[in-house]
Amino acid sequence: MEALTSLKVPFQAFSSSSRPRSWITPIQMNVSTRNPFFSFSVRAQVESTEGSATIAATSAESVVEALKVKEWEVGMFQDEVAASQGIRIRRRPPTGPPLHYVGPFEFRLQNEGNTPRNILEEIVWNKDVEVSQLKERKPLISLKKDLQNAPPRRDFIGALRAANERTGLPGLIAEVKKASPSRGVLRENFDPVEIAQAYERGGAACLSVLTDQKYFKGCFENLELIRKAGVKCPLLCKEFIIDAWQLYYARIKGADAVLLIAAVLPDLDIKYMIKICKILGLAALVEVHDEKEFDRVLGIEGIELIGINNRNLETFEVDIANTKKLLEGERGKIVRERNIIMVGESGLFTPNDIAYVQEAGVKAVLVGESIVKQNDPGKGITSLFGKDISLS
Ligand SMILES: O=P(O)(O)OC[C@@H](O)[C@@H](O)c1c[nH]c2ccccc12
Repeated sequence: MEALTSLKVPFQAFSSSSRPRSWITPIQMNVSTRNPFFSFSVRAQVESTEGSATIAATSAESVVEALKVKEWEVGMFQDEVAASQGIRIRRRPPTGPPLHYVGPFEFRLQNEGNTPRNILEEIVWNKDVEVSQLKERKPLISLKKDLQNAPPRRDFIGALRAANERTGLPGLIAEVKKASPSRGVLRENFDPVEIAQAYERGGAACLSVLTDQKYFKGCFENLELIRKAGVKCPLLCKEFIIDAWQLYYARIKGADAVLLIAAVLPDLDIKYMIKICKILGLAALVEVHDEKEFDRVLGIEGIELIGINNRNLETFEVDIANTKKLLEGERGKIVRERNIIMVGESGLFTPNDIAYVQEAGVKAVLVGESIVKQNDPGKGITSLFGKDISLS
């Protein structure tokens, strides 16, 4: 009995990677002496990264099945909490991982739910797998050790404010982006350092560097290369963050700011991640797309930077009037009172577009496509603003 109570059984059936998400600790086990294999009952404590629960079962197989059901329930519960906040994106497939991750003991309650409902959900499901694999290779404890060797931090929000004061125009976060799911490849001969340096010369206040590989053809190496090349603009790590582990990773790779997407993260996650960002000295750009997300985010303390994405990440529709709509009335007032910097994101191509979102109340803009596509991305900035905003 003693040996059994200390036994921890890694359980992987619902885990989308080789990293176990749960462990079973038997609490009470009755084994028939004649046939221990087939007659057995157990009460066990299940611990997982999502919480813990007690399960009861009468055979080895049913322990495994009961645990699978429990994990499924926990996942459902997480999604229910998110849904109660109006979040439509589910964190991972409701009935288990996609087919190619299926292990020999996989079982399915049903299969229909395993198809992502839209591109954002698909990205998040893939990110869940990717992050669990990365975490396995580099657990948080080793990341924390690497923190002391991280590049020095730069003041992301300060740089945006300074640019806004210097030019009288929204401070520019210029995006280093090779491709996107909505637009395909934006630039064939893509040299991230060259683009970053051209942006800096062109007057960008900060840079945003896509690090997602699968959908945006980005990588963390780009972030490191740009930082090592001596670019002084603070850097936003443009990633789909679903786990606090990624915040540490971004900081170590040289990020000064991270993106938190309200369409993906429940309030509690945002609150928790903002706290960790403060500890790490990272600025958090919290992104919203509609009124409901905006109201949730305004309800969270300590937020200094909010982005309004004009692109709906579920349908790819872009409408810059979204920035205006969300900043009208009471919400705009709250933002001004709290001195929150608003960032107009996506779909900005002309000086008129810039003037339009500035009029709506933004003090910064996040621009990718219209400038990254230009032969000289620095000149792209000049045409975007209708004037030279470089320091020279
Ligand atoms: O290329 P555009 O339309 O100028 O958009 C830039 C940026 O706003 C967009 O890349 C973006 C905004 N929020 C995101 C979240 C994930 C990935 C990408 C994004």
